[in-house]
Amino acid sequence: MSKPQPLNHTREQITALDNDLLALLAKRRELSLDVARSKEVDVRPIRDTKREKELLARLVKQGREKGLDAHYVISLYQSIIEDSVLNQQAFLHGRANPDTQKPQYTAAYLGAKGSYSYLAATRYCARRQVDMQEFGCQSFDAIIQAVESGQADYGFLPIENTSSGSINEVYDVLQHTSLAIVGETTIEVEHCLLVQSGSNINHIKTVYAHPQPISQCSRYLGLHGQLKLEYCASSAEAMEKVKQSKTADVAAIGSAEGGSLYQLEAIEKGLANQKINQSRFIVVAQKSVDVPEQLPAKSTLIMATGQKPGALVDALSVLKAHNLNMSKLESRPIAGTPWEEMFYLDIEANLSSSSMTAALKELEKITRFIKVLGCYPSESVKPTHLDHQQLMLGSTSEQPERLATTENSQPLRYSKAYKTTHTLIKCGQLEFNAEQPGAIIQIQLPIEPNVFEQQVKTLKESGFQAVLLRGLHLQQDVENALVQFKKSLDHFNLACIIVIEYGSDLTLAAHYGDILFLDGAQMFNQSLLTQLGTLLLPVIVERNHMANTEALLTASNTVLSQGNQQVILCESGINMNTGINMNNSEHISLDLAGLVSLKNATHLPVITNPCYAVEMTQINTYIPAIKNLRADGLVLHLSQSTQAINPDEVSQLNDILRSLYH
Ligand SMILES: C=C(O[C@@H]1C=C(C(=O)O)C=C[C@H]1O)C(=O)O
Repeated sequence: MSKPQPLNHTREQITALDNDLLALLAKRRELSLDVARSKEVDVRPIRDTKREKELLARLVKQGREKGLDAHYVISLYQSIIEDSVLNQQAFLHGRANPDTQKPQYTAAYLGAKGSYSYLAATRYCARRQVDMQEFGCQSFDAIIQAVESGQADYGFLPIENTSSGSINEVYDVLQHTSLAIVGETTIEVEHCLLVQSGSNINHIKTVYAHPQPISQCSRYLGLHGQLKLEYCASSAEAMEKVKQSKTADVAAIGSAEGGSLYQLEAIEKGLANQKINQSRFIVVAQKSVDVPEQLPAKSTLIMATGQKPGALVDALSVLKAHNLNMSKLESRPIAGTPWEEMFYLDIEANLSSSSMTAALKELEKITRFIKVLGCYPSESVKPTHLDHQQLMLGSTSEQPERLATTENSQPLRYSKAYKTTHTLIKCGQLEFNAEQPGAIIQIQLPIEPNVFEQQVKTLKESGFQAVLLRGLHLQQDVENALVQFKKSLDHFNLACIIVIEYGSDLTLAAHYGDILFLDGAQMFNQSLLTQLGTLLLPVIVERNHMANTEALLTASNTVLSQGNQQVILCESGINMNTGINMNNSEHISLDLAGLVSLKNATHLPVITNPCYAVEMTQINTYIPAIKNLRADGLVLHLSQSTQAINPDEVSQLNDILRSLYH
């Protein structure tokens, strides 16, 4: 074996390469600012996810040829792109607000050098290539005061943290200030245990920290119950105390970066309860700013609606009507007016957009108080991902859009990436659950209420937990009949599911049904899907016989995205008529593969209705497969509705349910 070259020599080579890499990264940054200049002229959006996907796919392919792992390449470039996007945003924002362009900003932040607020301020100024004049403050009020009096240009206030949530005191100071929010910045907060060099965890008796890190690290501190906690006004003060301490039995909670400013050593890292621990800061200044339309913008409002019932809902409906997305809603008490709340809203829109202007006008009419705190560039850059095929082939051309994500690569609501646990839906004794699948029987209307009652009694004895009523439009005196049907169903403790075949069925169905069932023929009806999404009742969406499973999932997403989280999917088979045999008659086939792919794709319950595809006498042979594939429920059809169920049919139904439950 040949002798490797001396370690020093190899390290020198690595150092030289790292220098080259940094120089290249700096060059790339400069070029991305040239891109921003072109986008300023063409008024193009900063973000171009198509370009990012192409770039990632090509780099993954080239990286693979050089032996580099795809995930490694992607995560490196996600950070590079995030930096590039944020730099371009800062550049264009500066261009649109020339009076903010100065060689130096005085930044007011909480605590001293090394506090998280200090790190956020440093990051903000560095991104804008301006020097930072430090203005450490003892409280949030002092920060506001420093900016209001003109001693500081900008104030940095932490507004929320991924572990401990919203920071109430900051919302409270915002109620009374004349300052405007002009920016936001998010920093990664990695809490560490910082000690004087040479000390170790066994020596530590006292921990100094600000209350926020203490709450964000509650789990770690709970496991080390012997540690005495001492609250400090900021993380910087905690670090200073440890630095000044004569004994080595004290520690501070803070960032490794901050600790190094106090010559402290980080002996334990990642103390926060949440793995990803980030704090978002807002930046306040005396004068509000304009956000060019190419930048993703956020507007923050505060409003008081008065104590009328439903007043907040009315206000939020205004946003919905103008298609405005609210990314945050907070409420805080109003000092001096008990039981009244001030609401804080972050809206993902530019204040100068027509939808925002119109919504504000309407809100002014229905609120007691409303004020815009500011409009500023949104700094949340969602990373672009590649789907499996793009990763494998290294190309994005002619690839279908990744199904389970939206344009911004957010997982879709039905997907397991969005929610990892199965959605449990229960209604009386009916439960959608693969261990004990729900048993539902369809009764075709019209039916005489007294025949209905007899049938329901038999069906209850067979073990069904719900009755599905189909054909509302065929029933005479339908409302009266529904009252009686519902009475019988309640008497036997059976859930009432009503099929919606026409838009006009919705009102009655929503009034009398415990669960609504959207007929497959209406699966593409966006208006009905949207209306179902606003209800508080569970909704079953049936797959159209001509539609693929993706289309069914997309339909469910429409319902979910309106707020209704109780959505169930129903696989009722597909039309196998290919058109080749010129035979127009429907041939529906039970799509077991569809059932598998639905169960794999979603956290929502999936039920199956084999009755369009399989003769009643044959259904029993499918039950083991249906159980194995973990269907959460089964729908069967009753053959007729003019008289009591005949004994043969009763015994068939009993057999089916017996094999379902044994
Ligand atoms: C640099 C650009 O702007 C953004 C940043 C990109 C990058 O850093 O590679 C790519 C696409 C855009 O989202 C560009 O449009 O080329």
